[in-house]
Amino acid sequence: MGSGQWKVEKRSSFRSDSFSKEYETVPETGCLSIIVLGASGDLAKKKTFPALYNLYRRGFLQSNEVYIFGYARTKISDDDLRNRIRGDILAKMLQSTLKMYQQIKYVSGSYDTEDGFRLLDKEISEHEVSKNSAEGSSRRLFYLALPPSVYPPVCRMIRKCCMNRADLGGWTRIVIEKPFGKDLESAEKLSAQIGELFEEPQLYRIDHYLGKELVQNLLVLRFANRFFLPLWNRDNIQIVFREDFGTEGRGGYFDEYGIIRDIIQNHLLQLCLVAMEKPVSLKPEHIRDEKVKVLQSVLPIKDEEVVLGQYEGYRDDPTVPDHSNTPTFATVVLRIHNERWEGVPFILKAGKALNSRKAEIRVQFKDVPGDIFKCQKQGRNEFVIRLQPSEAMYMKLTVKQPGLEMSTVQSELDLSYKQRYQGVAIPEAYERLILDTIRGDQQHFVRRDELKAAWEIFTPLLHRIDDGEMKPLQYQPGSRGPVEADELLAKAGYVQTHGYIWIPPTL
Ligand SMILES: NC(=O)C1=CN([C@@H]2O[C@H](COP(=O)(O)OP(=O)(O)OC[C@H]3O[C@@H](n4cnc5c(N)ncnc54)[C@H](OP(=O)(O)O)[C@@H]3O)[C@@H](O)[C@H]2O)C=CC1
Ligand SMILES: O=C1O[C@H](COP(=O)(O)O)[C@@H](O)[C@H](O)[C@H]1O
Repeated sequence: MGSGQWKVEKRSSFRSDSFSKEYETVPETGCLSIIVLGASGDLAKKKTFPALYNLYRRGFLQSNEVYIFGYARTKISDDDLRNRIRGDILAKMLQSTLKMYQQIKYVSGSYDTEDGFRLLDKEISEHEVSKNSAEGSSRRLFYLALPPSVYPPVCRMIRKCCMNRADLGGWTRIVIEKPFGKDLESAEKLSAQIGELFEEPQLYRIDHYLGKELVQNLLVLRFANRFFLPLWNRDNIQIVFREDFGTEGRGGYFDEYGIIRDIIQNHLLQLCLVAMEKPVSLKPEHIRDEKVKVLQSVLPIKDEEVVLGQYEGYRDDPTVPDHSNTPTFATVVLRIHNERWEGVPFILKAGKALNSRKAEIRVQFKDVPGDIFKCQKQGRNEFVIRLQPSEAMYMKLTVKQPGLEMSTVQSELDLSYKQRYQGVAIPEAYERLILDTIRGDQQHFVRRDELKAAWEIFTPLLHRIDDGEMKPLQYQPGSRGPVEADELLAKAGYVQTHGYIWIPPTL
């Protein structure tokens, strides 16, 4: 591929410093086609179309510029697709959204032959012509809401039949959903196949955790606040994902992947934003360089620092094999071999069918040396960043119990978003990430070398599980997971706080 061909992509990297003035002011105009491949599927219905709807409603997609195309094999009409989307999106449709529905077109075709993609290209071109868009100035965003097995043929077809000429400021971008492979080898193979067709600036590997409000806040929090700087190198860090429901009809998919591939290798590892060094600037490449560096510093995982679980009843799902060895729960301790993090355990924990739904980052500090208040029993200082539910950041600390006595109590400095930012609607992760794609900002997307580094960490462990060398322990649905996981946490130095009850702030 000639390097001069992607003029526009180069311009976007200049713009993609998210906080720069240029970014704010360079307009992205011109006809925009958003093509959702796999439009008949679950993700498209649950996430992609609602995100597009919200962007439209908030004015980020202009009716005079945007047209939305659905593509899949299922034979349905434009109206069928509109009704499917409408069913899920809001019964309370506003006048403005009706307009959006007129701008949705469905094309049916297969994923590996040219006919359907030629037809799709014809429809997109007709729309571009109707908008008087000069050839080469239009923008085409292909969103692959599809099983990864069809990414290579679909990318080949797009490359062959649906590319936009980029010589007048237009572009073609591809959004790919996880899972990006099943291990290092398959991920590298997939990357190579797609990499032959598209250059890295055209590829947006989406990990929706990177679109969550508090994940986006991590860099600001860490590098714009002086008082965190000296503290950010201890004492143990837990990154936790819990769901209070099981695989719910996705057992077939899940059993092929398991909790490490489904959640830990991607979503939780993205939170390496917590561990990376300060980037040179906010340019996406500078940030992604630092993420790669920290991932490459992770030492091989030791079997004794892993606890796997499978909830009782998981195998009752008819799509799950009777003797499945797939973990639905895992606690894994990562060790980062660099100056900042030597000796600090990073505990990644994820599980389905647990006692609550929560995702958070928890930094725990060791006991105060020479404590004159004898207050360790009340719990250690902790700084918690809660991604969901109810976004919040809070610091658990020891204070004097109000009153005449000199006694101590554990309390918190609390920044609960609902209370502090009343009336502010926090956008859905997918909305933000689709908008970033349109703007050409790759900061919150996974770069190819980052993906490789992530798979390098987990592949040996995954192969041992796949080969049956490591077995998940059974746990009760609705519990905390296997008790052995709590024992591992304790061994890693985490001290659980007992008796502390967080009281949600009221107005
Ligand atoms: N669903 C979710 O909550 C999430 C999904 N993802 C990822 O997003 C992508 C899409 O997920 P999801 O929508 O759930 O997937 P679906 O299983 O619903 O598949 C999407 C569409 O792809 C087509 N399809 C399904 N199976 C095959 C196949 N074997 N070969 C060719 N085409 C097929 C079907 O369309 P048709 O038959 O009409 O062509 C289907 O409607 C996946 O990569 C998934 O891992 C990521 C995060 C969450
Ligand atoms: O990617 C996935 O994420 C969801 C959890 O997403 P969240 O935004 O609701 O936290 C998880 O349920 C699913 O198994 C996984 O594939």
